[in-house]
Amino acid sequence: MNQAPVLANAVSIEHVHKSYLLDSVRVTGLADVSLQIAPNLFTVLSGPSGSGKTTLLNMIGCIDRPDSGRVVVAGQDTALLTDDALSDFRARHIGHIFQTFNLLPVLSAYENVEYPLLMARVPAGERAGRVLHLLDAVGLADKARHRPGQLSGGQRQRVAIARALAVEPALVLADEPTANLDSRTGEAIIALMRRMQQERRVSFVISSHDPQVRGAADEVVQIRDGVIVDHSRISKEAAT
Ligand SMILES: Nc1ncnc2c1ncn2[C@@H]1O[C@H](COP(=O)(O)OP(=O)(O)OP(=O)(O)O)[C@@H](O)[C@H]1O
Repeated sequence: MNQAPVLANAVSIEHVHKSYLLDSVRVTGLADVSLQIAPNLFTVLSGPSGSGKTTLLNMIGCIDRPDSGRVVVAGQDTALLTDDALSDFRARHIGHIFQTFNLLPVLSAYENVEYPLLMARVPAGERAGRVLHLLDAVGLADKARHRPGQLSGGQRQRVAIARALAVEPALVLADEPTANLDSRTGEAIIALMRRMQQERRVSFVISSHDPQVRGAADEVVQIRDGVIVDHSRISKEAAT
C-alpha cells in the first residue's frame, strides 16, 4: 500500500509574479507573493475585489502558471510537470468548489460525484462505494438520482463538496463558496466544509468576502493589490 508522505507544507509559494495583458495594458495579479500553508488547516484568503485572491487560487490549483517564481503543491514542484502531467496531477490531488457550483446539469448528483473518479481512472468496483459514502456524508443519500436543477442552492453546493472530495485530494480549493447562498444556508455549508476538512484531514484554502467563512478559519491570509499584507493564525481560545 502507498504511504502518503508527511509534508511540511500543503502549499509553498515562493516569489510568485503573475500579470495579465488587458488591451495592451499590463495588470498585476500577484506581485512577489511568498506563502507557506501548513497541512490540514482551514485557510481563508481575504481581500477586496480585484486584490488577487482568484489569481492566487488559480496558481495553487494548477489552473494557471506563474510568470515567475515557484509553486509547490502537496510536495510537487508544479514547474517540473508538462501541461498534461499538470492536468493529471490536478485531477488526482486537488478538489475544487466554485461560487456557482459548476455541476454538470445533465448528470445526477451521483454521476456528478462519480465524474472526477472516472477522470482519475479509479476502478469501477471502488467508485460506487466512495460516491454513496460521500453523498451520505454531505446529507444527500436520498437525492442521488436528482439532477442539479431538482436541487436547492445549498444541496447543489453539498454535491459540489462531495465531488471535490471524491478523489481523496490533499487539498480542496473553494472560490467564494457561499456567495450565492443565503446566510443560513451559507452557515450550514461552512460547517459542512469544516467538518469534512477535520474528519478527512485535508487542507482547505478558501477565497471569501464572507465574515462567516473567516470566522471558521484556522488562519487568514490578507491580500491587497496582489501582495500578502498579513497571514495570521486564529487563536481558537480567543475565539471561544
Ligand atoms: N484573465 C484576466 N485578464 C486580465 N486581467 C485579469 C485576469 N484575471 C485577473 N485579472 C486582474 O488581476 C487582478 C486580480 O484579480 P483577481 O480576480 O485575482 O482578484 P480577486 O481578489 O479574486 O477579485 P474578486 O474578489 O472580485 O473575485 C485584477 O486587477 C484583475 O482585473
